[in-house]
Amino acid sequence: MTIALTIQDVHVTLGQSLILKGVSLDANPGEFVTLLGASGSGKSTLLNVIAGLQGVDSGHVLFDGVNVEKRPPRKRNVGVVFQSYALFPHMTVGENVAFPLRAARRGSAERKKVAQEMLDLVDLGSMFDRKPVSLSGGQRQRVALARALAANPGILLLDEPMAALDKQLRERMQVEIKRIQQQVGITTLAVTHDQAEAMTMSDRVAIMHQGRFVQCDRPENLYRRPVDAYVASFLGEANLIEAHGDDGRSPVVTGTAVVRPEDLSLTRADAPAGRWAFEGPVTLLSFQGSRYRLELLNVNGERIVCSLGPHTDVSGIVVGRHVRVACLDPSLVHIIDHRSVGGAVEQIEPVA
Ligand SMILES: Nc1ncnc2c1ncn2[C@@H]1O[C@H](COP(=O)(O)OP(=O)(O)OP(=O)(O)O)[C@@H](O)[C@H]1O
Repeated sequence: MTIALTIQDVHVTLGQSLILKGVSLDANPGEFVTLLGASGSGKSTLLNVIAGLQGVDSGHVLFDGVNVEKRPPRKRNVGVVFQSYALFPHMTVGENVAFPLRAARRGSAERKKVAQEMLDLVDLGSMFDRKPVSLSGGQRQRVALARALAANPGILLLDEPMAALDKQLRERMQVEIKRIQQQVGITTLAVTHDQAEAMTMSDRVAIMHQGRFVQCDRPENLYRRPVDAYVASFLGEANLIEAHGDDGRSPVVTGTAVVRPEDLSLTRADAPAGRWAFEGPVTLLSFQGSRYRLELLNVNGERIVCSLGPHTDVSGIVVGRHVRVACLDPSLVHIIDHRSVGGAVEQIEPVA
Protein backbone atom coordinates (compact mmCIF):
# COMPACT_ATOMS: atom_id res chain seq x y z
CA MET A 1 0.00 0.00 0.00
CA THR A 2 1.27 3.43 -0.82
CA ILE A 3 -0.43 6.78 -0.60
CA ALA A 4 -0.43 10.32 -1.95
CA LEU A 5 0.64 12.81 0.68
CA THR A 6 -0.70 16.37 0.66
CA ILE A 7 0.43 19.10 2.99
CA GLN A 8 -1.52 22.34 2.72
CA ASP A 9 -0.25 25.62 4.14
CA VAL A 10 0.87 24.17 7.47
CA HIS A 11 1.78 26.60 10.25
CA VAL A 12 3.29 25.41 13.55
CA THR A 13 4.31 27.44 16.61
CA LEU A 14 6.66 25.93 19.19
CA GLY A 15 7.11 27.93 22.37
CA GLN A 16 6.92 31.55 21.25
CA SER A 17 8.32 30.94 17.75
CA LEU A 18 6.59 30.32 14.46
CA ILE A 19 8.58 27.31 13.20
CA LEU A 20 6.61 26.30 10.07
CA LYS A 21 5.38 29.33 8.16
CA GLY A 22 3.03 27.94 5.55
CA VAL A 23 4.47 24.76 4.09
CA SER A 24 2.73 22.98 1.21
CA LEU A 25 3.68 19.81 -0.64
CA ASP A 26 2.08 17.22 -2.91
CA ALA A 27 3.92 13.90 -2.97
CA ASN A 28 2.71 11.29 -5.44
CA PRO A 29 2.30 7.66 -4.48
CA GLY A 30 5.74 6.03 -4.48
CA GLU A 31 7.60 9.31 -4.69
CA PHE A 32 10.77 9.95 -2.65
CA VAL A 33 10.92 13.55 -1.40
CA THR A 34 13.75 14.83 0.77
CA LEU A 35 13.66 17.87 3.02
CA LEU A 36 17.06 19.51 2.92
CA GLY A 37 18.00 22.51 5.01
CA ALA A 38 20.20 23.93 7.71
CA SER A 39 19.77 22.97 11.33
CA GLY A 40 16.66 24.54 12.81
CA SER A 41 14.88 25.12 9.49
CA GLY A 42 11.93 22.99 10.61
CA LYS A 43 12.53 19.67 8.85
CA SER A 44 11.94 17.40 11.83
CA THR A 45 8.95 19.44 12.91
CA LEU A 46 7.33 18.80 9.52
CA LEU A 47 8.06 15.07 9.78
CA ASN A 48 6.49 15.05 13.25
CA VAL A 49 3.40 16.77 11.87
CA ILE A 50 3.00 14.00 9.29
CA ALA A 51 3.60 11.27 11.87
CA GLY A 52 0.96 12.87 14.12
CA LEU A 53 3.47 13.65 16.88
CA GLN A 54 3.02 17.40 16.42
CA GLY A 55 -0.23 19.32 15.98
CA VAL A 56 -0.63 22.29 13.63
CA ASP A 57 -1.84 25.86 14.25
CA SER A 58 -3.46 25.89 10.82
CA GLY A 59 -3.24 24.02 7.53
CA HIS A 60 -3.96 20.40 6.63
CA VAL A 61 -2.33 17.01 6.19
CA LEU A 62 -4.08 14.57 3.85
CA PHE A 63 -3.34 10.95 3.05
CA ASP A 64 -4.91 10.00 -0.26
CA GLY A 65 -7.07 13.09 0.00
CA VAL A 66 -8.35 12.24 3.48
CA ASN A 67 -7.68 14.66 6.31
CA VAL A 68 -5.69 12.87 9.05
CA GLU A 69 -5.18 15.66 11.58
CA LYS A 70 -7.43 14.01 14.16
CA ARG A 71 -5.85 10.57 13.73
CA PRO A 72 -3.42 9.61 16.51
CA PRO A 73 0.08 8.48 15.41
CA ARG A 74 -0.62 4.73 15.77
CA LYS A 75 -3.63 5.01 13.44
CA ARG A 76 -1.78 6.85 10.68
CA ASN A 77 -0.05 3.76 9.31
CA VAL A 78 3.27 5.56 9.01
CA GLY A 79 6.66 3.80 9.20
CA VAL A 80 9.45 5.84 10.79
CA VAL A 81 13.22 5.34 10.90
CA PHE A 82 15.14 7.67 13.19
CA GLN A 83 18.83 8.44 13.44
CA SER A 84 19.03 6.32 16.59
CA TYR A 85 17.75 2.98 15.40
CA ALA A 86 16.11 2.28 18.78
CA LEU A 87 16.19 -1.50 18.39
CA PHE A 88 15.25 -3.45 21.51
CA PRO A 89 18.54 -5.01 22.70
CA HIS A 90 16.93 -7.94 24.54
CA MET A 91 14.98 -9.08 21.46
CA THR A 92 16.39 -10.92 18.46
CA VAL A 93 16.55 -9.18 15.11
CA GLY A 94 13.48 -11.10 13.94
CA GLU A 95 11.51 -10.15 17.08
CA ASN A 96 12.46 -6.52 16.58
CA VAL A 97 11.14 -6.54 13.02
CA ALA A 98 7.97 -8.38 14.07
CA PHE A 99 7.28 -5.96 16.93
CA PRO A 100 4.90 -3.60 15.07
CA LEU A 101 2.90 -6.65 13.97
CA ARG A 102 2.44 -7.71 17.56
CA ALA A 103 0.95 -4.28 18.28
CA ALA A 104 -1.33 -4.85 15.28
CA ARG A 105 -2.42 -8.16 16.91
CA ARG A 106 -1.26 -10.42 14.10
CA GLY A 107 -0.76 -14.13 14.89
CA SER A 108 2.67 -15.51 15.72
CA ALA A 109 3.11 -17.53 12.50
CA GLU A 110 2.26 -14.50 10.36
CA ARG A 111 4.57 -12.25 12.38
CA LYS A 112 7.44 -14.61 11.80
CA LYS A 113 6.71 -14.94 8.09
CA VAL A 114 6.49 -11.19 7.51
CA ALA A 115 9.61 -10.51 9.62
CA GLN A 116 11.54 -13.03 7.55
CA GLU A 117 10.30 -11.43 4.30
CA MET A 118 11.31 -7.98 5.51
CA LEU A 119 14.76 -9.20 6.55
CA ASP A 120 15.19 -10.85 3.14
CA LEU A 121 14.23 -7.54 1.54
CA VAL A 122 17.02 -5.70 3.35
CA ASP A 123 19.45 -8.55 2.69
CA LEU A 124 19.66 -9.74 6.29
CA GLY A 125 17.63 -12.92 5.93
CA SER A 126 20.21 -15.01 7.80
CA MET A 127 20.31 -12.70 10.83
CA PHE A 128 16.83 -13.51 12.18
CA ASP A 129 18.03 -15.04 15.47
CA ARG A 130 20.93 -12.69 16.15
CA LYS A 131 20.82 -9.99 18.80
CA PRO A 132 21.20 -6.36 17.61
CA VAL A 133 24.43 -5.97 19.60
CA SER A 134 26.16 -8.46 17.27
CA LEU A 135 25.36 -6.40 14.13
CA SER A 136 27.27 -3.56 12.51
CA GLY A 137 25.85 -0.03 12.41
CA GLY A 138 24.75 -0.40 8.80
CA GLN A 139 23.08 -3.75 9.52
CA ARG A 140 21.20 -2.32 12.51
CA GLN A 141 20.07 0.50 10.33
CA ARG A 142 18.64 -1.95 7.82
CA VAL A 143 16.87 -3.84 10.62
CA ALA A 144 15.27 -0.55 11.64
CA LEU A 145 14.14 -0.07 8.04
CA ALA A 146 12.75 -3.63 7.90
CA ARG A 147 10.85 -2.94 11.12
CA ALA A 148 9.45 0.32 9.77
CA LEU A 149 8.18 -1.51 6.67
CA ALA A 150 6.82 -4.59 8.47
CA ALA A 151 3.33 -3.27 9.12
CA ASN A 152 2.97 -2.33 5.43
CA PRO A 153 2.75 1.43 6.04
CA GLY A 154 1.34 3.85 3.49
CA ILE A 155 4.19 6.25 3.95
CA LEU A 156 7.78 5.99 5.17
CA LEU A 157 9.47 8.79 7.12
CA LEU A 158 13.26 8.79 7.38
CA ASP A 159 14.65 11.26 9.93
CA GLU A 160 18.39 11.46 9.21
CA PRO A 161 18.68 7.68 9.39
CA MET A 162 22.27 7.67 8.19
CA ALA A 163 23.69 10.52 10.23
CA ALA A 164 25.43 8.16 12.65
CA LEU A 165 27.19 6.13 9.94
CA ASP A 166 30.62 6.87 8.52
CA LYS A 167 30.87 8.36 5.04
CA GLN A 168 31.60 5.18 3.09
CA LEU A 169 28.87 3.18 4.76
CA ARG A 170 26.47 6.07 4.36
CA GLU A 171 27.04 6.14 0.62
CA ARG A 172 26.43 2.38 0.35
CA MET A 173 23.29 2.66 2.45
CA GLN A 174 21.92 5.51 0.34
CA VAL A 175 21.90 3.31 -2.72
CA GLU A 176 20.58 0.37 -0.72
CA ILE A 177 17.68 2.30 0.82
CA LYS A 178 16.81 3.77 -2.56
CA ARG A 179 16.75 0.27 -4.07
CA ILE A 180 14.44 -1.02 -1.32
CA GLN A 181 12.20 2.05 -1.51
CA GLN A 182 11.78 1.58 -5.26
CA GLN A 183 11.16 -2.13 -4.88
CA VAL A 184 8.46 -1.57 -2.27
CA GLY A 185 7.19 1.53 -4.12
CA ILE A 186 6.41 3.37 -0.90
CA THR A 187 5.88 7.14 -0.67
CA THR A 188 8.85 8.39 1.33
CA LEU A 189 9.70 11.65 3.03
CA ALA A 190 13.26 11.93 4.29
CA VAL A 191 15.16 14.57 6.23
CA THR A 192 18.83 15.22 5.79
CA HIS A 193 21.59 17.82 6.13
CA ASP A 194 23.58 16.04 3.47
CA GLN A 195 23.07 17.46 -0.03
CA ALA A 196 24.77 14.55 -1.80
CA GLU A 197 22.46 12.16 0.02
CA ALA A 198 19.42 14.23 -0.97
CA MET A 199 20.45 14.23 -4.63
CA THR A 200 21.30 10.53 -4.73
CA MET A 201 18.10 9.30 -3.19
CA SER A 202 15.30 11.66 -4.09
CA ASP A 203 12.85 12.15 -6.91
CA ARG A 204 12.39 15.68 -5.57
CA VAL A 205 14.19 17.76 -2.97
CA ALA A 206 12.54 20.53 -0.95
CA ILE A 207 15.02 23.13 0.24
CA MET A 208 13.85 24.46 3.60
CA HIS A 209 14.95 27.76 5.06
CA GLN A 210 13.53 29.29 8.22
CA GLY A 211 10.30 27.36 8.16
CA ARG A 212 9.51 27.69 4.47
CA PHE A 213 10.15 25.78 1.26
CA VAL A 214 12.42 27.95 -0.87
CA GLN A 215 12.29 25.58 -3.84
CA CYS A 216 11.00 22.06 -4.33
CA ASP A 217 12.08 20.38 -7.52
CA ARG A 218 13.97 17.52 -9.15
CA PRO A 219 17.63 17.50 -8.08
CA GLU A 220 18.86 18.38 -11.60
CA ASN A 221 16.58 21.42 -11.75
CA LEU A 222 17.61 22.63 -8.31
CA TYR A 223 21.22 22.33 -9.33
CA ARG A 224 20.94 23.91 -12.77
CA ARG A 225 18.19 26.44 -12.12
CA PRO A 226 18.23 27.52 -8.48
CA VAL A 227 15.72 30.25 -7.67
CA ASP A 228 18.12 32.16 -5.44
CA ALA A 229 21.66 32.31 -4.11
CA TYR A 230 20.72 30.31 -1.01
CA VAL A 231 19.63 27.32 -3.08
CA ALA A 232 22.59 27.74 -5.48
CA SER A 233 25.09 27.55 -2.63
CA PHE A 234 23.22 24.93 -0.66
CA LEU A 235 23.24 22.37 -3.44
CA GLY A 236 26.78 21.89 -4.66
CA GLU A 237 29.36 24.61 -5.00
CA ALA A 238 28.64 27.70 -7.07
CA ASN A 239 30.48 30.80 -8.25
CA LEU A 240 27.99 33.61 -7.73
CA ILE A 241 28.97 36.43 -10.04
CA GLU A 242 27.36 39.85 -10.02
CA ALA A 243 26.22 40.48 -13.58
CA HIS A 244 24.41 43.17 -15.52
CA GLY A 245 23.23 43.86 -19.04
CA ASP A 246 20.47 44.84 -21.36
CA ASP A 247 17.49 42.56 -21.78
CA GLY A 248 16.07 44.54 -24.69
CA ARG A 249 13.28 46.03 -22.58
CA SER A 250 14.93 47.94 -19.77
CA PRO A 251 18.28 49.71 -20.17
CA VAL A 252 20.17 47.94 -17.40
CA VAL A 253 19.21 44.81 -15.55
CA THR A 254 21.20 43.25 -12.78
CA GLY A 255 21.36 39.69 -11.63
CA THR A 256 23.58 37.05 -10.14
CA ALA A 257 25.10 34.52 -12.48
CA VAL A 258 25.53 31.00 -11.17
CA VAL A 259 28.61 29.38 -12.70
CA ARG A 260 29.30 25.84 -11.52
CA PRO A 261 32.99 25.01 -10.95
CA GLU A 262 32.88 22.00 -13.28
CA ASP A 263 31.59 24.17 -16.14
CA LEU A 264 34.80 26.19 -16.20
CA SER A 265 37.88 25.10 -18.08
CA LEU A 266 41.37 26.50 -18.53
CA THR A 267 41.77 28.56 -21.69
CA ARG A 268 44.81 30.08 -23.32
CA ALA A 269 45.19 33.79 -22.70
CA ASP A 270 45.22 34.48 -26.46
CA ALA A 271 42.12 32.40 -27.30
CA PRO A 272 38.70 34.10 -27.59
CA ALA A 273 37.05 33.27 -24.30
CA GLY A 274 33.58 34.80 -24.57
CA ARG A 275 31.95 36.80 -21.83
CA TRP A 276 32.07 34.15 -19.09
CA ALA A 277 35.86 34.24 -18.68
CA PHE A 278 37.72 34.97 -15.47
CA GLU A 279 41.34 35.82 -15.09
CA GLY A 280 43.75 36.31 -12.23
CA PRO A 281 46.40 34.78 -10.01
CA VAL A 282 45.99 31.18 -8.85
CA THR A 283 45.42 30.95 -5.10
CA LEU A 284 45.04 27.18 -4.83
CA LEU A 285 45.64 24.06 -6.90
CA SER A 286 44.89 20.73 -5.32
CA PHE A 287 44.47 17.23 -6.73
CA GLN A 288 41.39 15.53 -5.30
CA GLY A 289 41.52 12.11 -6.92
CA SER A 290 38.86 12.43 -9.58
CA ARG A 291 39.26 16.21 -10.14
CA TYR A 292 41.63 19.13 -9.70
CA ARG A 293 40.38 22.04 -7.65
CA LEU A 294 41.73 25.36 -8.84
CA GLU A 295 40.96 28.71 -7.26
CA LEU A 296 41.88 32.12 -8.59
CA LEU A 297 41.29 35.72 -7.67
CA ASN A 298 39.35 37.43 -10.44
CA VAL A 299 40.23 40.99 -11.48
CA ASN A 300 37.47 42.47 -9.33
CA GLY A 301 38.46 40.45 -6.29
CA GLU A 302 35.95 37.60 -6.59
CA ARG A 303 37.25 34.16 -5.71
CA ILE A 304 36.57 31.82 -8.62
CA VAL A 305 36.50 28.08 -8.02
CA CYS A 306 37.05 25.63 -10.89
CA SER A 307 36.82 21.88 -10.90
CA LEU A 308 38.99 20.50 -13.68
CA GLY A 309 39.00 16.98 -15.11
CA PRO A 310 41.76 14.64 -13.89
CA HIS A 311 43.48 14.65 -17.28
CA THR A 312 43.81 18.44 -17.47
CA ASP A 313 47.38 19.54 -18.15
CA VAL A 314 48.19 21.56 -15.04
CA SER A 315 51.95 21.49 -15.52
CA GLY A 316 53.30 24.97 -14.99
CA ILE A 317 50.30 26.11 -12.95
CA VAL A 318 51.51 27.32 -9.61
CA VAL A 319 50.09 29.58 -6.95
CA GLY A 320 50.54 33.21 -8.00
CA ARG A 321 50.62 32.56 -11.74
CA HIS A 322 47.95 34.30 -13.83
CA VAL A 323 45.54 31.97 -15.59
CA ARG A 324 42.30 32.36 -17.45
CA VAL A 325 39.28 30.07 -17.08
CA ALA A 326 36.05 30.27 -19.00
CA CYS A 327 32.64 28.73 -19.33
CA LEU A 328 32.58 28.12 -23.06
CA ASP A 329 28.92 27.13 -23.19
CA PRO A 330 26.85 30.14 -22.01
CA SER A 331 23.72 28.00 -21.76
CA LEU A 332 25.30 26.44 -18.65
CA VAL A 333 25.31 29.82 -16.91
CA HIS A 334 22.13 30.42 -14.94
CA ILE A 335 21.01 33.94 -14.09
CA ILE A 336 19.23 34.48 -10.83
CA ASP A 337 16.89 37.29 -11.50
CA HIS A 338 17.24 40.48 -9.49
CA ARG A 339 14.77 42.24 -11.75
CA SER A 340 13.18 40.48 -14.68
CA VAL A 341 15.82 39.10 -16.99
CA GLY A 342 14.47 35.58 -16.72
CA GLY A 343 17.75 33.91 -17.58
CA ALA A 344 18.59 35.92 -20.74
CA VAL A 345 22.23 34.92 -20.60
CA GLU A 346 23.05 36.28 -24.07
CA GLN A 347 22.37 39.87 -23.00
CA ILE A 348 23.99 39.82 -19.61
CA GLU A 349 27.63 39.77 -18.63
CA PRO A 350 29.76 39.89 -15.51
CA VAL A 351 30.20 43.28 -13.89
CA ALA A 352 33.77 44.19 -14.78
N1 LIG B 1 9.46 22.43 21.95
C1 LIG B 1 10.04 23.47 21.34
N2 LIG B 1 9.85 24.72 21.80
C2 LIG B 1 10.40 25.77 21.17
N3 LIG B 1 11.16 25.68 20.05
C3 LIG B 1 11.39 24.45 19.56
C4 LIG B 1 10.85 23.27 20.15
N4 LIG B 1 11.22 22.20 19.44
C5 LIG B 1 11.99 22.68 18.43
N5 LIG B 1 12.08 24.01 18.50
C6 LIG B 1 12.80 24.89 17.55
O1 LIG B 1 12.20 24.75 16.30
C7 LIG B 1 13.16 24.95 15.25
C8 LIG B 1 13.04 23.85 14.23
O2 LIG B 1 13.39 22.62 14.78
P1 LIG B 1 13.49 21.29 13.89
O3 LIG B 1 13.99 20.20 14.78
O4 LIG B 1 12.22 21.07 13.17
O5 LIG B 1 14.61 21.73 12.85
P2 LIG B 1 15.46 20.82 11.90
O6 LIG B 1 15.49 21.52 10.59
O7 LIG B 1 14.95 19.42 11.89
O8 LIG B 1 16.86 20.89 12.60
P3 LIG B 1 17.99 19.77 12.71
O9 LIG B 1 18.51 19.61 11.34
O10 LIG B 1 18.97 20.40 13.65
O11 LIG B 1 17.34 18.55 13.28
C9 LIG B 1 14.51 25.02 15.96
O12 LIG B 1 14.92 26.36 15.99
C10 LIG B 1 14.23 24.49 17.34
O13 LIG B 1 15.08 25.12 18.29
